Amino acid sequence: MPSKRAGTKVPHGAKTTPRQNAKQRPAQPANNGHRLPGIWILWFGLLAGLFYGWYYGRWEDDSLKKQHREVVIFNPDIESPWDVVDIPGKGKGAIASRDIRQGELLLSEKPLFLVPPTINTSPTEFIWEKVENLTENKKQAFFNLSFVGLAQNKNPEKDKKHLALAIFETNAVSAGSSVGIFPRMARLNHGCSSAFNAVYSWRGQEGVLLIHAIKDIARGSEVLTTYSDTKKPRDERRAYLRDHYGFHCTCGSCALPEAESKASDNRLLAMAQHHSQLAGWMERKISGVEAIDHIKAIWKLGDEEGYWSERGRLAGDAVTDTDADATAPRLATSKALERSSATLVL
Ligand SMILES: C[S@@+](CC[C@H](N)C(=O)[O-])C[C@H]1O[C@@H](n2cnc3c(N)ncnc32)[C@H](O)[C@@H]1O
Repeated sequence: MPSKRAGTKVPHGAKTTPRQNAKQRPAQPANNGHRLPGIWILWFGLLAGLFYGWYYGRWEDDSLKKQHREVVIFNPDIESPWDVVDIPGKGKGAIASRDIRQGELLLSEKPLFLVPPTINTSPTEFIWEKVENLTENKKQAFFNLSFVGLAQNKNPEKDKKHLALAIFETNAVSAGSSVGIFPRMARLNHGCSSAFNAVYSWRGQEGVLLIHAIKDIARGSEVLTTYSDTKKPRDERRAYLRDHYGFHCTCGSCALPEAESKASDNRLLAMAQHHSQLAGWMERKISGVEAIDHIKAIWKLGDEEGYWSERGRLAGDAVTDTDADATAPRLATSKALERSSATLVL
């Protein structure tokens, strides 16, 4: 397979194609029969070379363009295919404005600000300083966000510092080791287990948060992400969401009838157990073969549950786990996961 560089060396702009060249070749003299084979071989070699370069160069360019079209993982100017509207019982939310395909990039957004893992001052003062330093437009975007958890004795009109903290705590998402505020992303509501259809990832190098669809999302459906590790039983999930986000979850997973909900809880519990056993492979507590068995079990449970998140990571682990000394594949996998969002869309 010629390299892209070799392909691009082919003179696409040349006016004569190999076929035209063939037509234009000089007629052979009648008396040079003994020289014919040599000349023919030369001509043939030349034409074959030109055709090969032209054909594969073109093919490879096309194929690269096609791949690029299909695997756009980072487009800073992407317009999100959703409308932010009021949703009964949820405040605002994002409704798909067209059919969305699994794997599509839905958003890339820079933070209004980031907060590091440790700070030396009180959270209220720290967040307030961040907010104060925003431009007017950004400040407005921040104060437009929803909030829960403002103490009853605080007035949102007067206690701006406390309001800012409540907005921050309601909307912040992790961005590497920091957490940040992303006002467009912040309109996504939560779904558990099989209910969420979009996931986010932080691209440290570019300093943007990406959101990808992990499932097809029909026009008119709500785009949902997940606020927590939802491989937990329904009661635990609900308690967490109530305590941290102030709502009682009635997502598609939480709204399942009792028997189905129990079955879902059991699958999620089994997935979590396989995950924790799989983690033992890093410390060589289990063999590569056992690790693969856990991965297969998680995959199967995920199919039954409709839980497709984290599959890129699993696939990456499967590649490295097959080989005891998998330094190269492991490096390649971690690079791939770091560079792309394959982990989210697989
Ligand atoms: C990050 S905001 C999401 C956007 C928010 N609904 C808005 O109006 O801007 C988080 C808040 O949205 C609401 N929310 C998110 N998911 C929900 C759900 N599944 N059911 C009900 N409320 C939800 C809760 O009030 C939660 O504290």
